[in-house]
Amino acid sequence: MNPIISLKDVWLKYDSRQEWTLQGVNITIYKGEWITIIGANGSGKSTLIRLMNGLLQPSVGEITVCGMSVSDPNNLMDIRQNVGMVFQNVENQIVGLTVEEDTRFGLHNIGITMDEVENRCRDVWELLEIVDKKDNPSYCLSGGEKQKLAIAGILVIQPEVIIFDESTSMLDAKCTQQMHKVMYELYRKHCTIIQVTNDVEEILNCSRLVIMHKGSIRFDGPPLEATNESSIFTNCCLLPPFSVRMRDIVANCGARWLDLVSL
Ligand SMILES: Nc1ncnc2c1ncn2[C@@H]1O[C@H](COP(=O)(O)OP(=O)(O)OP(=O)(O)O)[C@@H](O)[C@H]1O
Repeated sequence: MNPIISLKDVWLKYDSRQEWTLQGVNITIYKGEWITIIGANGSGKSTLIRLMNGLLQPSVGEITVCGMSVSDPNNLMDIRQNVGMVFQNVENQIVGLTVEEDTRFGLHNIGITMDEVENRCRDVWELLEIVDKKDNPSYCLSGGEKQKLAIAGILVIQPEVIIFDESTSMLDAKCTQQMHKVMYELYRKHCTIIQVTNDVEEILNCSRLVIMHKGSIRFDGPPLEATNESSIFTNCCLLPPFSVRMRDIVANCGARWLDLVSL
């Protein structure tokens, strides 16, 4: 498998701070993975993903994206075409006056035909279930619809990797579920997904879980491996998912979990 993003012994210190924010991070991400990154507030999740599309540069270490070094300024345009980022605050990402105008915005000057522009827009509107909103003014959309529009603007560019930075934190349960459905569809189509979340319940969807604590990676593996050992979460100041907490409570009360789940 070819690595799509690779960080080798990456350290980062913000100019205004004494201490290291990231400390010796090593991670290789492969095409088609769905990675969920969790960690307590301030553990370094946003810093880590901003390094992955060149928004930040490491103080020490090497980062390559699709074989290109992020340290070479000549690569940054290409890297950002390959790694799309959906931020928590989507207001700043919406630039077009209508849904249609905003979706098309990133397609100017990338050398594709008008037919291709139409096709790509229609495909993402259908995937996100916003075809009927295409003529609506973007400022009149609900929070969830704005989130979808921000995602549409990234999807039409067809990046290799999409990073969702706490993109569901402002959504209600129904919109969150829709967002998971979209992520799953993208994953099925072999897009590489990196999702940052503070909601531990969201980890069960992914193919690989990364847990950050105090600027370093403390767990990197299948989510089920983490849920087998709840101290992996508690050692990183996180509550384990609800199902894991229930299992542990039942086990501590002397009942056998397997007996209960087979009821
Ligand atoms: N631009 C900056 N300048 C100085 N310090 C920063 C900057 N951005 C983040 N930090 C600090 O770096 C640390 C890690 O922040 P980061 O945003 O990466 O954590 P996080 O895990 O994403 O947190 P949260 O879950 O609260 O969003 C925090 O202590 C934060 O205060």
